[in-house]
Parts: sequence; C-alpha cells; structure tokens
Amino acid sequence: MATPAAPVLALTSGEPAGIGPELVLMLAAEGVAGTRPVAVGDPGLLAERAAALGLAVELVELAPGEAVPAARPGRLPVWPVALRAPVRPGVLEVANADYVLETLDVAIHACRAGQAAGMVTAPLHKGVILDAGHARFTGHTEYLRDACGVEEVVMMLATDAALHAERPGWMGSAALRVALATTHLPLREVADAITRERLMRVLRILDADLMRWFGVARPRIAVCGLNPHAGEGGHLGREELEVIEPTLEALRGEGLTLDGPLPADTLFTPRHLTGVDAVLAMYHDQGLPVLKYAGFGRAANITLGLPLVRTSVDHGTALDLAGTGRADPGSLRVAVALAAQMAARGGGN
Ligand SMILES: NC(=O)c1ccc[n+]([C@@H]2O[C@H](COP(=O)([O-])OP(=O)(O)OC[C@H]3O[C@@H](n4cnc5c(N)ncnc54)[C@H](O)[C@@H]3O)[C@@H](O)[C@H]2O)c1
Ligand SMILES: N[C@H](C(=O)O)[C@H](O)COP(=O)(O)O
Repeated sequence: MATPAAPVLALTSGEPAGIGPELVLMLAAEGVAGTRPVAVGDPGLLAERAAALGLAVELVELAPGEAVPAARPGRLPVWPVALRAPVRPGVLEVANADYVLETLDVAIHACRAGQAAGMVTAPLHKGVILDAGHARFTGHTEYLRDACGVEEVVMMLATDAALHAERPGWMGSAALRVALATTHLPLREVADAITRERLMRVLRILDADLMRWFGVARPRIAVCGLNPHAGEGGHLGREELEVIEPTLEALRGEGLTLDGPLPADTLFTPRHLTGVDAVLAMYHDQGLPVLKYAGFGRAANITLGLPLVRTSVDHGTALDLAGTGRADPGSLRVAVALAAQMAARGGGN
C-alpha cells in the first residue's frame, strides 16, 4: 500500500516586523518531519530576513493548489502575498495590516478548498491591525470564527506532552490544556460575559473537540470559578452559584464529565490536575499565565470549534527580538507537530 503523503500545512508568517518570518525560516532550515509546510507571506521579506540571519533556505514560490514537494531541510515552499510597505524589523507599519490579514485569508481559503490540511499561524500584532481601522479585530481566534461563519470558537493552549516526560512531577504528568471561556475582553466586561449560554457553547465545543482532535475518549474537564475561592459560598461573588454551577449541572445531564467550579488558585496543582484532560478558565489572565509559566516556548494555541485545523504559537510578535535571530522557534515547532497530529485525526489532504 502506498504511504499517504505528509499533510500540507499553511504557515502564515505573521506580523512582518515581528519574529514570525524568522521563526518560519528557522524551522525550514532545520526541517520538519511528517508534514509539508508552506509559508504564506512575501517572498522578498523572507529572502531578506534569511540573508540577514545567515539562514540557508531556498524559497520555492507556488500557487495554492500546485503540488507541494516533500519537505526537506533548507527548502521552503511559499504561497506569495505582497507586502504593502517596506519592513524594518521591530518597527510596526500600519500599511502592512492588510498584508497580515491577506495571509490569513489565503491560508483559510486553502484549508477550506482542501489545498491544505490545516493552518499554523505565526504571531500578528493586534494593535497595529486595530490602528489600521479594523475596529472589530481582536485576534486570529475571533477572525477565524467570523471567516468560517461559526457562532462560537474556543481558545485552548496546550503544553507539549514531551515536556512533562522530561520533568516528571512538573505540573502533572500529561500535557496541560487550558481553554478560555472568554478571550480578548477587557477585564471589566468579563463577569457580564460569563453567561449560561456562553458556558454551554464553550463546554460543548471543548468536550467534542477533545474527542475529535485529541482522541480523548471521555474528556474530564475541570472548570474554574470566576471569583476568589470560587465565590466563597456567595460571599465573594455570586456567579458560581447563579450561573456556573447550574450550567455545569445541566451539562452533566448531557453526559459531560465536569469538575467544579473550583477555586482557580489551587486547581492548577498536580493533585487536582491528575486525570483532568483540560481546564476551563473563565478569562485570559486566569488561565494563560499558568500555562505559560508551565511551558512558554513548549506550548501551542489551538482554536477549537472550527471546521478546519488551526494552531499557533504561545507567544506574540516580540518586536524587541525581531531580526536578531535570538527568538526561540520552540513553540512554532510544537504548533506544527500538533497541527499535523490533528490533521491526521481529522483527515485532510
Ligand atoms: N498568536 C498570536 O498571534 C499572538 C500571541 C500572543 C500575543 N500576540 C500579540 O503580540 C503582540 C506583543 O505581545 P506581548 O508583548 O504581550 O508578548 P510577546 O510574546 O510578544 O513578548 C513577551 C516577552 O516574551 C519574549 N518572547 C516572545 N516570544 C519569544 C520567542 N519565540 N523566543 C524568545 N522570547 C520570546 C519577548 O521578547 C518578550 O520579552 C501583541 O500585539 C499581542 O496581542 C499575538
Ligand atoms: N491569547 C493568546 C496568547 O496570549 O497567547 C494570543 O493573544 C493569541 O490569540 P489569537 O490566536 O487569537 O491571535
């Protein structure tokens, strides 16, 4: 029987003034086993950054849909998207916001057309896209939700399982997965956003996609409270009593296995995490600092609830490092490996 071809993954190169382009080049220089990554970005920018950093990478321009050759170290196929303005590493340029969004559109289209089995995104800069007038833009996650026409998506970050094997006892023995009930929202608006309807949608997606993409037969999800000590019986906030607990009870009736709401300060300890497949945090900075403390550079971001595979890095544009060659490609490595695993589970080209 013929061996199936390695999946094509569209690698958007992100904010051109950030570290995204060089991370994509670093990965191409070292080689990526088991996938055929194609960069989405400006070939001139990639060539310039490769030369500046002394990375020996041959760029092969292709159109989406053209056959993608087998990956080999030092070769990088590229689906070209033209920059709108010249780039200086570390210096944002509003005119290039549309370039960044176009790279996403190309990757989304390729996934939907079956030309790629998934997309992996290098970091973009949300502020410069907003400054360019895209007033509703809050991140890849929400952009993908709207582009794919789905009502809800879930942001989940996960550490690389290999990290836990290297450091026994550190944050539990299995990958730490942290999903968010709310994403890029001012803290002032978070409590009002924790509604029964949102929690129902988010937890159903999390449960279903842990089975679909991660092969977890019967997911067990630990849910954080919103308030200190999960509300201290209503003395420190009533969201747990009035919204979270009744919603979890209703979902348990549908067959979901849910712990909580639990105080977030002690949930993230090995004893509580044992046997848990994912944690649902109520907001960005309740869950992500723990995840990034546990595995910054060895974790990836996954968007659940989409009709396509999308993973990303666990860090931002790091403008302070752009063009220096000192950025660590570790998270991009994890994101690519995870997208390949997900694509293998979900089919794809
Ligand atoms: N996936 C994404 O697109 C994504 C993720 C996170 C943040 N962002 C965006 O990035 C921009 C900058 O965010 P920030 O400053 O809060 O976070 P950041 O991750 O860019 O930087 C935080 C710190 O981590 C360091 N760092 C980041 N990535 C690194 C790497 N690969 N190797 C070594 N060090 C690294 C930086 O130098 C900096 O000191 C914001 O616009 C934010 O919204 C995008
Ligand atoms: N919240 C993410 C993080 O802190 O890593 C990050 O901003 C990425 O978000 P998008 O994937 O939605 O761009």
